Amino acid sequence: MKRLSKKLGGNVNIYAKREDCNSGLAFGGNKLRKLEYLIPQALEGGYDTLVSIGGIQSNQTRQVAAVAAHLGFDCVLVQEDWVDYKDDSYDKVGNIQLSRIMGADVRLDEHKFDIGIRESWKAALAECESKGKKPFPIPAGCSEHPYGGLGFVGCADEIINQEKQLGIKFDKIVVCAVTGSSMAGLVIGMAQYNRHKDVIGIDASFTPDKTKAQVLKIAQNTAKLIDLPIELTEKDINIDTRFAHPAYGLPNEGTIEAIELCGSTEGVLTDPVYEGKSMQGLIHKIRNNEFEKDSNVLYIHLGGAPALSAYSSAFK
Ligand SMILES: Cc1ncc(COP(=O)(O)O)c(CNC2(C(=O)O)CC2)c1O
Repeated sequence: MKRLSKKLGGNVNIYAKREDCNSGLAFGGNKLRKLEYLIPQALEGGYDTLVSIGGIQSNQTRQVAAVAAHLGFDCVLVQEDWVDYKDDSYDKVGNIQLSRIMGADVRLDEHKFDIGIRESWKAALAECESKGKKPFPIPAGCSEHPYGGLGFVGCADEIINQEKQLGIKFDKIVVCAVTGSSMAGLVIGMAQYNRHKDVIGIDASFTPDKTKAQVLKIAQNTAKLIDLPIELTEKDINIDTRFAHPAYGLPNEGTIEAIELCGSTEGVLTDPVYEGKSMQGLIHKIRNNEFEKDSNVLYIHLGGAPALSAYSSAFK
């Protein structure tokens, strides 16, 4: 990201890994990398309906809807009231509009934000079963699924290969964290090369203790799945909590500035819920000399731009 790097003083070389461009399915995103490890179970197990959950502008549910449409599953999506944002069209545009277009059965629910297992989601699963369907359970962000971290172990392996191709080494890796399996997978993936401490999470949940605990739990489980003999503790999970305010899903001034700065210097779009906050963290850390001079910092872009249209009033 040469122009953004220069705009920020030229002391840090910013690179981007583009999970937002990782698939032709409905604008891509980090969940598709995770679903690659979950969906084989649904196919082999004769399931007929994918059931997932998120907020009204969830990228998770949009990506599950896309996979369901592409593979011929039915799809039930529980969209809870996670964000108190009052754009009139908030529940009509962006991700939820796309999920409806792709044929998902989208159900609005009044429960508020939480990254854990939700009663509303369990009720949707039970209802599918009561109708004789065989629903495949996909929790928020895929993160509480035992295989939720595996996709980003693969992402770490790709990064190592790309370093070799580029002839460089990334000193730090910056990634957004909410339900935690993206960061957890990267931590374990990089731990294979004894580089897990290079991963810096930027919290966008505004419930950082829950997110940090969930990242650690997923990382420990994922290490076991890949037979990596490593004992991680909380201190191995480096999450910066300075940018998630005022709440999950609500941008702050720095978020909007980051989205516009990245957009206007690189033509790369980030969103007010997730990547705008991780980009805000990256920019803040560079401006405050929190990275070594001349270091190479890899920004993991996990997607999210489709939600921008739901936040039109957040921009001038
Ligand atoms: C664009 C984008 N960037 C980062 C994240 C955070 O990833 P993790 O949940 O793996 O920590 C999300 C998640 N989104 C959730 C959703 O419902 O969309 C799971 C919360 C994301 O969509």
